[in-house]
Amino acid sequence: MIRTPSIRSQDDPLSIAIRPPPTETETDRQVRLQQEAEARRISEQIDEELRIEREKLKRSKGDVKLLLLGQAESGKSTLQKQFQLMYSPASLDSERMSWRTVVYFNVVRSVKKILVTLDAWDDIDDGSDSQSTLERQELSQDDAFLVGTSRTSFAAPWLQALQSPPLRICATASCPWWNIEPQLADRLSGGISVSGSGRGEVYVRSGWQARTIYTNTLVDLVATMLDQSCEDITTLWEHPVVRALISKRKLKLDEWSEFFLNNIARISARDYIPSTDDILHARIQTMGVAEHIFDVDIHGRSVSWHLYDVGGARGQRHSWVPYFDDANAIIFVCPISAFDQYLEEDPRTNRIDDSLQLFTQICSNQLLKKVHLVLFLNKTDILKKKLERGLLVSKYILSYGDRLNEYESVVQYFRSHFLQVHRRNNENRRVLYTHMTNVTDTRATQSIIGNVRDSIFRGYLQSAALV
Ligand SMILES: Nc1nc2c(ncn2[C@@H]2O[C@H](COP(=O)(O)OP(=O)(O)OP(=O)(O)O)[C@@H](O)[C@H]2O)c(=O)[nH]1
Ligand SMILES: [Mg+2]
Repeated sequence: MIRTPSIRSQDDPLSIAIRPPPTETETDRQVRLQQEAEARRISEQIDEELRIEREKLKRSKGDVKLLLLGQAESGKSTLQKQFQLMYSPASLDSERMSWRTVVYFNVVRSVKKILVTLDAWDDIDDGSDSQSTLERQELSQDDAFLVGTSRTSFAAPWLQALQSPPLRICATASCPWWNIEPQLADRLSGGISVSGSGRGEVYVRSGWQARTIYTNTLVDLVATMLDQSCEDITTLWEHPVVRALISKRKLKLDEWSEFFLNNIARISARDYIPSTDDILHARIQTMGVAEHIFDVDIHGRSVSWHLYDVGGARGQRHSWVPYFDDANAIIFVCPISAFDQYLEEDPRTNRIDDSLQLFTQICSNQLLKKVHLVLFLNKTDILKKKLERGLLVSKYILSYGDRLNEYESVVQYFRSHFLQVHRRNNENRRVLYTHMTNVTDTRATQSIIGNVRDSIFRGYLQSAALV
């Protein structure tokens, strides 16, 4: 019987090398042929996968890639939600219920912070003027029920005296108020904790919504607890002592606490469904990089936009770099209201300083030299409120000197610093588009997104024409 090598010709050196031995039996031959057929199948499968990958890459080369960069809490994820609301509202709707857990977490954490601060109040040297002494007496007589919890004791003697009558703000003995916060945090993060994240922040990876969309015993328990404690929380939130501590800056709540506590009656209703405004105010930290894809129609043409929402804390910034290579545009978000705040990760660094340093790194990065650059000076609403309350910029930013402590003047001052950083790192003469924003304001933000989309798209078409 003539045996032909099954793959290549007789003269091919490779064929000679892999030629079956002359002693090959019929059984051996069958096994060999089977193995060769299997090898061919795998090889063809790999070729097909490579072809699909190449196709995908070719197609995605025509997509717009937009990075949202900036420090933690600057408003990147909120801006991403505005894009989602504009270009994929159904997807925001489908994850609406998963935001309930985040809102509950934000509320529980805010109430706990108030209680802890009240507890420590006696230890705080607040100059104890006669008004605050009076307020303390008022609180101890009228609102004893509010401050009690199932915690074994309070450090402050004036609060220790208040542990009876029964403690209404704590829902049940089996699930005390104090333990709920870490449990909700665990549910949201899926048990992942990030070292050096300060204040026990909760980080979530992209896709976390799937884990929290369905209600469970814990979420039900919190809903019951809020339902039962709604009046107490309102009384606590509106109490003159709490107001006084806030205005004297002895009680520093998270920025979003006010929004949720002002809406506590609606949020504690048993049939609560988060509104779009609630979702925009809900706070949870991004871990790594989350990609969101939208089809954007522009001038009768549909283009896929890939939005990359990154974690802004210092420990997260290393994960940005792989996305620099083929980015078309960056929106850099700076919370311009943060002149009196310091980084969680490094309490010695002023947050405006950190933003400027970060912006310098972005402007000078060689991989990003040709990228379309947009700057959002964000949280202008919070800046206005701080200035109205009389907070002095020059107390925190010494170089501000004796300039007017007014909105326009402050904005222009910070803006000029960003423009200067950009000018110093602008060999390519690219334009920097700047917007003053409050990205929780849907109408204003969507109009800005429209402008940004047009300018990015113009640049994109120009570069596509050059390729
Ligand atoms: N009032 C007000 N709140 C804002 C504004 N922008 C963002 N926020 C709130 O600030 C908080 C933080 O915003 P995020 O969008 O989560 O911040 P981020 O930049 O994604 O933060 P990381 O994921 O940690 O990097 C949220 O509670 C937002 O609702 C704004 O312009 N005004
Ligand atoms: Mg985020």
